[in-house]
Amino acid sequence: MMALQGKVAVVTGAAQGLGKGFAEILLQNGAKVALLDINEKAGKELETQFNEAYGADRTHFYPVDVSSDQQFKDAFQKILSKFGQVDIFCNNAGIINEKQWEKTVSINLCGVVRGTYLALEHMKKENGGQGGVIVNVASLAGLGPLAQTPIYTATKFGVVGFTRALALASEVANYGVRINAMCPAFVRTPLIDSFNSEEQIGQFMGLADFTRSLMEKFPSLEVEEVSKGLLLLVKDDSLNGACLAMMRDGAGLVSFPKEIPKTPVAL
Ligand SMILES: NC(=O)C1=CN([C@@H]2O[C@H](COP(=O)(O)OP(=O)(O)OC[C@H]3O[C@@H](n4cnc5c(N)ncnc54)[C@H](O)[C@@H]3O)[C@@H](O)[C@H]2O)C=CC1
Ligand SMILES: CCCCCC(=O)/C=C/C=C\C/C=C\C/C=C\CCCC(=O)O
Repeated sequence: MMALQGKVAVVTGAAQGLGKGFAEILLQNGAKVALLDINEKAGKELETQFNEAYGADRTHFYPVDVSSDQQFKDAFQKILSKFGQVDIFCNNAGIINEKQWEKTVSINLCGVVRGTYLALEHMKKENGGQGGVIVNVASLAGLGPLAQTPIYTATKFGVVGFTRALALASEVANYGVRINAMCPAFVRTPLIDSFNSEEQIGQFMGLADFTRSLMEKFPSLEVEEVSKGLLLLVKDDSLNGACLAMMRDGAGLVSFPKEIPKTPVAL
């Protein structure tokens, strides 16, 4: 089990919702945490709140839009200057916007790739790094389709595929870095109201009742429950390439078939 005392973590999309919960559970377990978010006001307020609650200089906020390569790289350098190292990197920032779908891809998938590659370059043993762990936040919509949000679903399938491929690369090439994904069902955060917003859902607004019925099948999780899942993926040294599915009635590591299950067809 990885002990978090003295470790340095980075969490994107940390100003509210799941990111805030992830940052807090890492602080409670002894890590220092760099908070990254596009929302400067909420991020700075959270930095003050966390430093008061967990000790001065345990947290620092960096304004970063994860769709900007430059902002991400600059912040990473500043984090290294302040904290000296990065051991844990959680790519959590994500949006739902089916109308501005290229923006959604740039944040939800490309943002995860940007963060992961920055962390990997620093952590990789072949670069003189100390190893570490990366956790990418996907969704249950990264394992099965959410009809109202095809682009969001595509980005989350992308996050799961990227995480699994890179975890295998890490194992084969011995990077010394573990890479895992989280796949929670609905969680009680501001994001969950998106299904009711024409601005975010656009042409798929007519499917709102379908999402509502899915929400009855998968009742909402609380941020604190999902945060315990993050801690598991960070601490358990045996987990690499793991996808943790989380629902109200329980969590479990997803088993992916080694052979693709298929029904033969005549061609
Ligand atoms: N709430 C839910 O039901 C579920 C959420 N997720 C995923 O969890 C992650 C976090 O979602 P929530 O906390 O629910 O959302 P949220 O909307 O409550 O919080 C997202 C945070 O990300 C920040 N953010 C947005 N765009 C950004 C950008 N370009 N750069 C940096 N920060 C940015 C926002 O300012 C906000 O602080 C997302 O990746 C989401 O897809 C996964 C499954 C379920
Ligand atoms: C519109 C609000 C979106 C909230 C964000 C989010 O990512 C929520 C996802 C919740 C559920 C995922 C949707 C579809 C999953 C479909 C099938 C999975 C089957 C899993 C199983 O039955 O074991």
